[in-house]
Amino acid sequence: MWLLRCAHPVRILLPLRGEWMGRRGLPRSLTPGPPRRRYRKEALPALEEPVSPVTTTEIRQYLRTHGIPFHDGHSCLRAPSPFVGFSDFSNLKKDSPTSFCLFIDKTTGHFLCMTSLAEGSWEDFQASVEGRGDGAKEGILLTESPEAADREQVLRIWNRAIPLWELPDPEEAKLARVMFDLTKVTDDTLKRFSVRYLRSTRSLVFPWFTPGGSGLRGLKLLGAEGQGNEVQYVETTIPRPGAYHNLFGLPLISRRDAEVVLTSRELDSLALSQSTGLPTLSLPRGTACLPPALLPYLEQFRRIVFWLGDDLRSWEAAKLFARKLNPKRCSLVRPGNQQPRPLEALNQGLSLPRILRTALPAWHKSIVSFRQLREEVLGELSNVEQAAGVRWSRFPDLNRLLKGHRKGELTVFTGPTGSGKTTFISEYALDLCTQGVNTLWGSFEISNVRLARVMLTQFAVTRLEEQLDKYEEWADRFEDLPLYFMTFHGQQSIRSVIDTMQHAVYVYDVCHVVIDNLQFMMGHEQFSTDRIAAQDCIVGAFRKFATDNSCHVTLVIHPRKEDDDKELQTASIFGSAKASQEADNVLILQDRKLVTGPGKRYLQVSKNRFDGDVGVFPLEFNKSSLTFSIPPKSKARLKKIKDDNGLVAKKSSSGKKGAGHQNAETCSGQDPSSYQPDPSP
Ligand SMILES: Nc1ncnc2c1ncn2[C@@H]1O[C@H](COP(=O)(O)OP(=O)(O)OP(=O)(O)O)[C@@H](O)[C@H]1O
Repeated sequence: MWLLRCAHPVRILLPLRGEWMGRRGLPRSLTPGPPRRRYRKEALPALEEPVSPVTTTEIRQYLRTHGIPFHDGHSCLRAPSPFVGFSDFSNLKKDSPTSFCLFIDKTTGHFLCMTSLAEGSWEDFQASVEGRGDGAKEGILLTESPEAADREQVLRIWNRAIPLWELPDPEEAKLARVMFDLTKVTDDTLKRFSVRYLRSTRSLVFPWFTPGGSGLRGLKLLGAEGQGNEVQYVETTIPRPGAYHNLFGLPLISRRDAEVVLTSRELDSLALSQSTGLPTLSLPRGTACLPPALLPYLEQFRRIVFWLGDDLRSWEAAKLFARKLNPKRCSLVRPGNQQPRPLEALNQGLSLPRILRTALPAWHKSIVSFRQLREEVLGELSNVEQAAGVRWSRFPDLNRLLKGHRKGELTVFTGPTGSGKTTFISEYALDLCTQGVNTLWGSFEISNVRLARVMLTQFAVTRLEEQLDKYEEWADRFEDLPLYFMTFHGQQSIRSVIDTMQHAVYVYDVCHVVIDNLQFMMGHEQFSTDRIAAQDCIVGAFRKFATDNSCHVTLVIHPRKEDDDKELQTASIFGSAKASQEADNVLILQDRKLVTGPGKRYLQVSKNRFDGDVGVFPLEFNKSSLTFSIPPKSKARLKKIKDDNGLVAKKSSSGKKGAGHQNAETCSGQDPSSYQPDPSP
């Protein structure tokens, strides 16, 4: 586990590399460019305890103390690089491109030298400045090149691919253009961006060049599959997504360019560049993430316009990315009917420069007027479905009650000891993660290996121990999920957990954090004598984190001791009422009285701030796949309940809000297992 060994402020385990998968060794390069050089991590002291994160002020102070000049940039500090032979900083030429080529991330302290391509953590940098035996100054740097197999494959594909306009069969060329909506994109544009076509897989091939444009670092293949009247695009990257950090279009950017438009797809960048002539780059993984390692490449721009897509998700992603880049220099194109994504706008004959002019500043002061909010409100109103969040694919009843999983909310989850809380919440989070919700797990009770084993089994929906020959295949797919684990185990201080979460939001664009469970943060509090006050304080910290970072936090809390024959209620959550007051959603795993058979549980939504629908639905445990699934016959058994005490149930056969209201019945204290399925089809 390389991140555990390096002197990093917070400890995060990369997605299943190293520890238990053990298939891949070193982490891959994190920025566009030629094979990276990384410090020998072995030369650095191993950390027993996480150290506190560095602040921009501390970085500045350190540089001043050591007489290193620097420029303050948007998201990085620029300094002369100690890795290109400068020792006397007083003689530096400020304008020379190589003299201030070290970029230090203001948030993490991570550095990248654009000239030597050395990179490392803040501690690595300090060690090298102080000559603390890491060998950097002597040039002992490890070269991490792309895996040989990847490199060969990249070259093989690239050499077999040909430019679209060189396809011998005009019909094939026409079909390819139609498939990818490229009928209005000219050969000249495709040529400038070096886009090719692979006939055998009918895919477009987008290259990832090294900064000088001399070498090929990777590729993205874009296939198009017809689904009825719709076309679905399928992306494949070499190297795999976690290591694919191509800012497509970078070789076309000149050092003097001060403005850029960021898109989420290569096709959009082609359309934008052709119609506006503006510099444009597309993000390697669309709206999924903006890895901080790309920030140095965006430092030169005084203005950055995000035009990521035509849906609310793109809008939300743009707002989050703008925070990393410094919102004051960012503007966002608002999605809407008259503002589709760039390629669509080109095909519809719209004026792309006009749409760009409507971009709204990303920066809001602390106090805003409705005038500044009106566009966002309109966005929510015209995308009601998306405003409700990401929908679960395995838990349709959760969708009916909660409507979806939204950023910035706090969900409190409770249930009796040993009832299957971890097992359920693992599948609930996995479901979202498979749909692109970047997830960070804080499992303090069970080890990450155990948790990952449960998750992998749920992911494969099969008993993997009996099919070990399939393990690699499933593990490969699982590895590509945007899933991260904190390496904490046992009691932790809330401060270090929140610091880790903050780091994960910045570095991995995490938008869902699962904490299992809160009791593990209470022991280290100074006022541990007052456990309830300690819990209130911790819940308050998670609430604030969720709101400030637009990140959903799911918090598992043990219930207070209650009679065995009593169902749990919102008030059964351990501690004062603070947890349920602060929570947007309260979920309870019920297994008392309600049990009608082995493995049967009920999930109760007892608070739903988004639209108020509460209710309960059955969960059936499948012991071999460790999943909870709803048996088809009981799908109609969803009940909507007014509150914990006065249960007013409404039968809902269609699952739509309002269905069956006339059937409302009072069933306070009634055993939900005695609810009858709605007989209507
Ligand atoms: N519905 C169920 N029926 C039977 N066994 C279950 C069910 N749900 C989970 N289990 C099994 O019970 C064990 C405990 O589950 P889990 O760790 O998820 O419970 P928990 O509520 O998180 O426990 P704790 O209160 O200790 O945190 C696991 O081995 C799991 O596979």
